[in-house]
Amino acid sequence: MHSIPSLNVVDLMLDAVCLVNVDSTIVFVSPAFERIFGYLPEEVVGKRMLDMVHPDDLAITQRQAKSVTEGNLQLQFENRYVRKDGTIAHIRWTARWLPEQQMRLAVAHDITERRLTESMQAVIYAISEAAHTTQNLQALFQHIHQIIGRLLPATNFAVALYDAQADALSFPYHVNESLPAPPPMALAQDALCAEVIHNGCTLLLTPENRTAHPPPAPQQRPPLYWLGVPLQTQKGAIGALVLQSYTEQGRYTDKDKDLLQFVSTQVAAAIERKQMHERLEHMAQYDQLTHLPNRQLFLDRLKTALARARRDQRLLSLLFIDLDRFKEVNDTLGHAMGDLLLQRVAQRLLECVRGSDTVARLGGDEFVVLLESGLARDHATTVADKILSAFTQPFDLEGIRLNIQPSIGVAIYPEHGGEEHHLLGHADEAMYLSKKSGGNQVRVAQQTEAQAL
Ligand SMILES: Nc1nc2c(ncn2[C@@H]2O[C@H](COP(=O)(O)OP(=O)(O)OP(=O)(O)O)[C@@H](O)[C@H]2O)c(=O)[nH]1
Repeated sequence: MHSIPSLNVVDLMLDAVCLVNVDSTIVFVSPAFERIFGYLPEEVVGKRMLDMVHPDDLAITQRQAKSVTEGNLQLQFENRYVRKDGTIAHIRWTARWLPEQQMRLAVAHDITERRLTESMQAVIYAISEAAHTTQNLQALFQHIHQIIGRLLPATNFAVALYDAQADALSFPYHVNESLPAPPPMALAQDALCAEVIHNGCTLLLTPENRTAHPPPAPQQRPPLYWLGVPLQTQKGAIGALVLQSYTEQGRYTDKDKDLLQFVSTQVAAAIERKQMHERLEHMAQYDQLTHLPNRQLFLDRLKTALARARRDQRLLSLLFIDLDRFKEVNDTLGHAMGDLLLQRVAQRLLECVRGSDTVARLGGDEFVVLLESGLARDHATTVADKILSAFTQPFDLEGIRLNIQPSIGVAIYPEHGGEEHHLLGHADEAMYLSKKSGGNQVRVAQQTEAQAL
């Protein structure tokens, strides 16, 4: 048999050996304790081990300690501690009770790195899931905020998006305890975001290095820590994630910087995917020239509005609007001017109705207005007259003043139909009659289907 030189095995172990009293007072810890928990043995002997436990894990740790004290061997217990520097250590314990010494003998194995890798994988997975499951960009931002909040302090969190073509920086998601969401601005106006987005580098401002960087956006209470990470995609940085902290407890370290940088690529991909999805959805539902709802979306809205009107026994009106002699504008001034006029018409129609009403473009020079708010039958004709009078003002097409008038047909639910195509057909017919009578006037459809309210 080899003779082993007198080695102090406990001192050489990478795991920390701990002896504690029944009341959790530390009697002995091996040197590895410092590597794992940050305290020198002499700093903790006589202190209570439980006082270092992460507050969220205290109750379960107390139960486990009691179980060990009752003589049960413990081989797999995991909990979290707050290290001397305030960071969190994840520990896996093996522990047993020493009846003769009336102490607990426990060995702490540091699993912080493994836990971090696991939670990073979970975060990456959660972000890619969110890109598929969330309804829209806002919901995605909210989800990303929650997910990042699991990794690091994220009380003050913002998503900044940068439109390079328009040089516009906007903050579509902005949660901050002391700073309201800034309005859209040129990138140069936010020096820190500009640095992050232009250089494509993560930036961490701390009380130690802040003088080397431009100050954050002016606010009543400047942050102690500012952490910004670019959202990199194949076409460059599309924006940045910005975290701010006003307290030392919420401080950010280089480790947090690395963490955020690691997840940011996934976040950028998720945002890009959602933006693309929203763009496609918009293209399918909105007219690309005027940005008004198109025929499909209008018919969907009309169907829903009819169901609501039926349930609440309310009136609903449709205004079918067709421009008179629009073709002449194309023929004399060109198609581009015709396009511009259609955009101006859309704008003017929107100005004639309430935000809750729908103005849609059915195609060509045909528009339709859905009025849900009117209780009285003459509400529709009042709005139609308002439109006629709005069109008495000429349109300004890049310096060219142009007069154009509409022909308007009105159909009302329930008296002109209870189904969307019926109602639309009657409004179209009424518009045709007003055009036949010379245009620039309003006609209400003939009463064809009397339906009691
Ligand atoms: N500039 C432009 N013109 C369009 C667009 N869509 C359709 N048009 C044109 O709009 C015109 C619509 O036709 P009409 O409604 O019969 O023309 P109109 O001169 O208004 O005739 P009335 O309604 O009888 O007064 C056609 O000349 C189409 O080519 C578009 O998106 N942009």
